[in-house]
Amino acid sequence: MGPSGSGKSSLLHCLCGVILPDSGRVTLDGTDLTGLSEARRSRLRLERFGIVFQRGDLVPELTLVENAALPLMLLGRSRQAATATARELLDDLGVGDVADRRAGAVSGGQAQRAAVARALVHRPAVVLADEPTGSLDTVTGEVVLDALVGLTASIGAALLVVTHDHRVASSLDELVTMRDGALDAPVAGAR
Ligand SMILES: Nc1ncnc2c1ncn2[C@@H]1O[C@H](COP(=O)(O)OP(=O)(O)OP(=O)(O)O)[C@@H](O)[C@H]1O
Repeated sequence: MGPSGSGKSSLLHCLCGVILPDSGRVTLDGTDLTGLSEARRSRLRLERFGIVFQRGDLVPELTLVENAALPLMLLGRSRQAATATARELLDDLGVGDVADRRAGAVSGGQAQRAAVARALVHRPAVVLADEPTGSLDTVTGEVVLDALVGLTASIGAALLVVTHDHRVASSLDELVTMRDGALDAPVAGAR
């Protein structure tokens, strides 16, 4: 958490190698992302990270299942296998019944659950979420957050969430605040 402009989104972008930090390094399992070429950072991001944005950022012309299957297909899985895995995950998230609707034609909450599926379908090591419930009403936001937290835990991935919402922060293990582009000291046991 932190005030607007404190660097939260930039930190997420640095962590997954979209941008490079002005100073310091980002390492994942011993690999220094900041030392890799842009192409290798992109590949690592595809393989090891899942990312959820505030408005889901799905491809509106594709169905929910096609959107959710994309990371697996980009990683070389067949369309059939990728779609089957994505469909299972959409079922778990309670949106299996709208899996074949185009992303542009479903509700915000349904789209956001599909965005969670797309972020987790390839079992990434790290899931980054930037205001994942920011565009949703309270009840739908809770459903999406519970799914994000529960499924991330079930695949053993780390989850980092940027949020302005204290209720979201209180459902996570640890709260870190930012100010002027730097982390404040962690506050242990936010839950
Ligand atoms: N490459 C970088 N390396 C280090 N720090 C950076 C880098 N790019 C941006 N920053 C920091 O991030 C700040 C910009 O913050 P950012 O836009 O990420 O805010 P935010 O906290 O996500 O705000 P909002 O809640 O409005 O989205 C810059 O002022 C700078 O301190």
